[in-house]
Amino acid sequence: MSTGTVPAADPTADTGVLLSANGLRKTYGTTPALDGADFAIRPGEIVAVMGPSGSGKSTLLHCLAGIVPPDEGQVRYAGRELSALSDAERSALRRSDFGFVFQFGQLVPELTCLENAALPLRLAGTRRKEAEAQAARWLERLEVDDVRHHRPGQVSGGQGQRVAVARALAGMPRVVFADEPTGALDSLNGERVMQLLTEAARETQAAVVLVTHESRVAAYSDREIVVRDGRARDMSAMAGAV
Ligand SMILES: Nc1ncnc2c1ncn2[C@@H]1O[C@H](COP(=O)(O)OP(=O)(O)OP(=O)(O)O)[C@@H](O)[C@H]1O
Repeated sequence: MSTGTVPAADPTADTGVLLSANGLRKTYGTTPALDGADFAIRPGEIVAVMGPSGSGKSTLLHCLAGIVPPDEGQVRYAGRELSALSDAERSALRRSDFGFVFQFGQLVPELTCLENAALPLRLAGTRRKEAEAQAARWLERLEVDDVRHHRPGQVSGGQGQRVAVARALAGMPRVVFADEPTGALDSLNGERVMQLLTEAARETQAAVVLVTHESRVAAYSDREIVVRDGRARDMSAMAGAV
């Protein structure tokens, strides 16, 4: 997809790294939410961000996605430092290159499931017919094609979350940010959503940053970053260092 107003760049520069954090720190008032995060994510990698409640996982995800600016440190995506972009450029980048799945779907209640799944494509300028045709393929893939004309209020939690995953993937993002994507689902539905999300991400070579406190969900990842008291540790790097 086009990167909107952001100049095109080789997504992995020459380092093989798609997204990286260096010395990230963020404080809300006197609460240190993030107190040091350094790691790199490659294209197609599925990385679980784990840790107890309040440890800083969501803050880390929001900094990585350019939603929240860190107080210190840098986030680099495809060779570009996010803080060097204007707000409009960061928004364009989020629309073109990133997909999002949150705990409670956050679908637009007035739109049908099909219109919801097509929304990122429509916002990126794709014509309705083409956007909905692509979205319909993702709804089929996520096994919720039968509710395409329903509104979010008329579907189950599991169906709504699959629609949210279809919406995140329909724009062919290079990174999917998923914050507790199965947190509101029973274990069977949660497992299925994780299977479908990770299969689709592997196929499209999208990287996934998956915030979860459940090891059953983290088991779908390639590696884990553990956040404790705002400090993020890359467990695979530590294992390699031993
Ligand atoms: N917008 C905000 N304003 C003030 N404090 C915040 C804000 N967002 C997060 N915090 C605080 O920062 C710390 C880290 O929060 P964060 O939501 O990142 O943790 P988390 O690991 O994702 O938690 P959970 O698993 O419960 O969702 C917490 O102490 C939280 O209260």
